[in-house]
Amino acid sequence: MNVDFVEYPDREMLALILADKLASQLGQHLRTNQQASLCVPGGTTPAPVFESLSATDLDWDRVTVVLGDERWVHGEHPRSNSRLLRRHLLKDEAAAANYIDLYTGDATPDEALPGLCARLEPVFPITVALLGMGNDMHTASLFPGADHLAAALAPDAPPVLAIRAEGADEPRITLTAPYLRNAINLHLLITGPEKREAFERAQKLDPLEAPIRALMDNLTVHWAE
Ligand SMILES: O=C(O)[C@H](O)[C@@H](O)[C@H](O)[C@H](O)COP(=O)(O)O
Repeated sequence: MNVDFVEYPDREMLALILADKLASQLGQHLRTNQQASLCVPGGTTPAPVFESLSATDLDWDRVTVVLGDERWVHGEHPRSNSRLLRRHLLKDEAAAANYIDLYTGDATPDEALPGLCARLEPVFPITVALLGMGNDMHTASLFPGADHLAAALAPDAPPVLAIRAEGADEPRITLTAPYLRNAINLHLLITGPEKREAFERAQKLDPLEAPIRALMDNLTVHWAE
């Protein structure tokens, strides 16, 4: 386990400094590579980071953005993570980024898997991955108790899997642990005392109980009250 825990004075500072860090890691990669990839979480926490990142001057047309997971709802649904990205990240400077939408419009996420595996191939290894985490210690859609959790944590997992879990309101699609873990730069964004406590607890648990534990090999955690 190799975790670097960074504590910020407040959420605003966290968003500004973290966005700057993510952009500089992408920029550094683009100095010696034609393309970079950025994997981001959905949920309620990352919007301020996205706002700051979207205004950053970067060769966005050489960056491919992908979500770590998507809820299986159409792109205008209030729970769609793509909708969140279009509103807060894929605009201003970052409007030039290439975006791979995990929601394909197929009736179920299972049907989308073969096509997505092929489309996602160029994004690996992910240059910069930002993760979120729930109080139940899930990350992306790797939920404790999920139907395909063991398969999604396995070292030979495919890049994406369909997930159904009690803690998730709808079927999901998720990048799997080995593909997230393999990111060149791996970050976790959490706020508030409950998530800090959950993260600390997860360090002592098995990934099947606390899936975030599977991603703690080379992880920088960004936290503010
Ligand atoms: O689609 C999702 O729900 C996610 O990508 C998920 O992994 C999220 O990052 C955590 O659930 C934290 O969510 P909050 O930021 O809303 O607490």
